[in-house]
Amino acid sequence: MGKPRVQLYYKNVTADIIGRKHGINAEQFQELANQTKPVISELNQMRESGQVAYRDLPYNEDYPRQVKEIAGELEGKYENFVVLGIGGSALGNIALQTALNPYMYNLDEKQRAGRPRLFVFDNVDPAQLASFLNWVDDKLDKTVFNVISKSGRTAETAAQFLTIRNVLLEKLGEKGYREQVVATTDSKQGTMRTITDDAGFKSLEVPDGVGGRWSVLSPVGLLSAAVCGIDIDELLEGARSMDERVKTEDFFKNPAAINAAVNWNYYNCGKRISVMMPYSYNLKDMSDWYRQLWAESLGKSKDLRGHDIFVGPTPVKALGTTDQHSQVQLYREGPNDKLFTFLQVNEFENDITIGGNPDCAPELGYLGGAKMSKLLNSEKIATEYALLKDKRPCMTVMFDKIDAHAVGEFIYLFEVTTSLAGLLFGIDAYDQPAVELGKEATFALMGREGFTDMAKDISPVAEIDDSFLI
Ligand SMILES: O=P(O)(O)OC[C@H]1O[C@](O)(CO)[C@@H](O)[C@@H]1O
Repeated sequence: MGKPRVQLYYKNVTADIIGRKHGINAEQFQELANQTKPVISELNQMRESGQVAYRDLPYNEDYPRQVKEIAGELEGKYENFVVLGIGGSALGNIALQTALNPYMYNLDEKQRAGRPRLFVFDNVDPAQLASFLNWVDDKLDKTVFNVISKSGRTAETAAQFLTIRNVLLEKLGEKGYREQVVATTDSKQGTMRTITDDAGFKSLEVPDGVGGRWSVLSPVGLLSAAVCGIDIDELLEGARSMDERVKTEDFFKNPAAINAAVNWNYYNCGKRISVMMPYSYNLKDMSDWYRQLWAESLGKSKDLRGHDIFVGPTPVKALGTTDQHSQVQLYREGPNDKLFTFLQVNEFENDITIGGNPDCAPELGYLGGAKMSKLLNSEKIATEYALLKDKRPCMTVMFDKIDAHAVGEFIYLFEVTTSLAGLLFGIDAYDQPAVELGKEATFALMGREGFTDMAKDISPVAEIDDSFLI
């Protein structure tokens, strides 16, 4: 195991820093260790018995090979790579791209170095898709679509796919349609598998037992990453090296255990909001990915025995320094009901020296000639300092630098944190039953066969009562 490139710093949740009322003292940490240790071993056993399939993704050799094969076949042929998916079938792709490719990737051919632009459509906003279709119209033969859906029945992804299918068939005929869609879906069953087999698309598998939000290290997240030049081997290597650290039953050496236990502790003490605040634009979409992972995994009404429990910390995303000028007033003076997790990068690959100040503005002299990374990281420390003055608990995930290895470490750290938190809360972290009702109500409102009763039930909500409309 090499030197860790991502580490968790948790001193600023201790009673020494924020006092006994809001901080965790040494005995409480020992108690948390005692409570978490059996949970780490339970998770290790669940993994041994094949119940936590995502844990083994970094070790699967077939997936990266298949992904590279398809990426190789597409290489040099296409200018645009478009992902159609939603939730776990999109958020990881977006997060990897923002983290590991430059900000101007899509707009700057030089920075793309011959690779296709990446677009991810994770919505059914007609204005958005229409604008894209308008733009892509004369570039359609240079555009490949990766439809990602495990179930194949998700209305958003299905609607996007059907729209694109029409456009491809109309403009490029059967051959274009067949060649310019890659499906990532269940290997055996489901609507998208049926369509894939029927049309003869190239396809990749969404692994069995791996739900959308746990799938970024499978072909779901790996194909768009590989096509856009991200080193997927390093990404998986990073996850493997984090695995060594998060499987240890030594609580104080296990960053996922400490992360989960601290979050669980604060939830139980009434701090039920968990804010993730990266001080790095590259990491900004990691908090979006984490938001789904945390919310769908931990927001549950039943415990493992089926009793009412209604738990779940609310994940909130923020961005430093942007949200200092939007949220920090609330974070400091509003209710002390949040745990803050900052993401900090120690070394930026591309740094900027801030320009010198004009003679007429000597008050800007402190900025002139300073490194912009120093300003960004100083603002992070300044915000943390200000929050700590008000006894707000803070942790930091420190990245040595942002590269595929570190991002793989980070992803795996938060996946295992979520699994351990699920066990501490005593809930099933792998289902999402509450999402189903909204999906079915959509079917009913769209007139899908078999949902007539539900449509009747929905009508009081669908009909606007004018007497309440002002
Ligand atoms: O890949 P699918 O089956 O289209 O599902 C997309 C997303 O919908 C959900 O089932 C519910 O939001 C997520 O868990 C999942 O990531």
